[in-house]
Amino acid sequence: MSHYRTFTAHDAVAYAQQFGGLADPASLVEAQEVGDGNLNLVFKIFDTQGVSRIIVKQALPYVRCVGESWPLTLDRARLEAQTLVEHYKHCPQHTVKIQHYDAELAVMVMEDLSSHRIWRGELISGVYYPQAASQLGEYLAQTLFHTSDFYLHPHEKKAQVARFINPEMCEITEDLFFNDPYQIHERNNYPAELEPEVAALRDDAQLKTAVAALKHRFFSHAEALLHGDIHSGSIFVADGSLKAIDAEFGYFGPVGFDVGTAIGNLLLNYCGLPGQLGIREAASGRDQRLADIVELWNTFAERFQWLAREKTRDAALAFPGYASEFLKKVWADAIGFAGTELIRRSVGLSHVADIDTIQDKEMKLSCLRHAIELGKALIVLAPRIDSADELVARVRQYG
Ligand SMILES: Nc1ncnc2c1ncn2[C@@H]1O[C@H](COP(=O)(O)OP(=O)(O)O)[C@@H](O)[C@H]1O
Ligand SMILES: CSC[C@H]1O[C@H](OP(=O)(O)O)[C@H](O)[C@@H]1O
Repeated sequence: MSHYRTFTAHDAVAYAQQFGGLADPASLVEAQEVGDGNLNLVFKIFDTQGVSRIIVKQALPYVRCVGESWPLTLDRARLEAQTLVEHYKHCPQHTVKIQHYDAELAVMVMEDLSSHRIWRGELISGVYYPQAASQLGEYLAQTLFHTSDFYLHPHEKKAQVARFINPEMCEITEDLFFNDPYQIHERNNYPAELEPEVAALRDDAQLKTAVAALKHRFFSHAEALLHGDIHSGSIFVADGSLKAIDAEFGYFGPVGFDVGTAIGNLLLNYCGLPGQLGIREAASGRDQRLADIVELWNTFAERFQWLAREKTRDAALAFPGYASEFLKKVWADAIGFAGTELIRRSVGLSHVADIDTIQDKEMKLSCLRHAIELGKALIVLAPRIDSADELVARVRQYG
């Protein structure tokens, strides 16, 4: 019989006292539920001084932002905790530390990052973290290289692929990224004024063929243990520090999906900035975002190549020049996946604050149109955009 029950604040405090690993557990006295994501409960646990000390996160048996009409596996808590534990092994400096997790209660206790801020909010407000892009590139290189066939023994790799089979969460991505925006679907969510642009997505055969190829890669290319949803709302930043959280979509998939999700979210911020900061103020923020994308990719590619040179264990994959061939494919995939993120966050179920919180209606429509057009261009042109500089030039071409 399952012991699952949905935690109250009182339960969360008791749980943190027992499993938080703190030297003074009795000082934990209060909890506040602060979850602002689409899926789960997140409790901050405070001590007698009112300081938040540790986090308790619990999966609900349904999608939080929709309600009980959309049931969802509790196993996502295991997948999130195990993905973060695995990533922490390879990149502790940029991964939240999981203290404890319990599969039956679908709950985990983790490091409190209240000293940090969610990167998305900072990007929207124009607060710049000069090291964040390269730190994210480092996180992606370390976690993806060390969970790939370059590094893992073939038996270990296959065992890991099996351990991280994540069909229900992958199905959400498969539907939300690659199906819904390109068909009439009740989950889609966009202003009526955008109907012509959205209808054009449904009628574009070249686009839908390219999206099918991306979905096919998402289905079938078990290249590395992905975070699976590495958007700027799943990243905490502080001066000189960056930490990834929220990895319940983790599974073995194409490396370009994580890189593309990260790039896509920087581009969503690029599209929304005029609505957030005003057209004049946005210009330098936009230049910064493009520089961030170049920095992210350059750091990722350099670090991955370095790791491949120094630590590849497979004799064939170690052949000089192979890693750089692999990275060319990762780059093309990443541009395509970034395009799908731009489109699904503009017309699909789940939007981003970078554009959603724009007050002026006309400005918001213009930013959404921009994101859709840029997304389409990236998906179709991905095979021809062969460098980060070429990407920057293409993005500027679209406004
Ligand atoms: N380790 C943490 N430290 C501090 N706050 C956190 C931590 N993890 C999550 N949060 C807070 O909870 C919110 C939701 O967490 P998230 O993991 O994104 O939930 P979901 O899985 O529902 O998307 C975050 O935006 C952040 O405000
Ligand atoms: C029905 S889940 C929609 C959407 O929510 C997830 O994001 P988060 O957990 O960070 O809120 C993920 O991006 C899913 O595609």
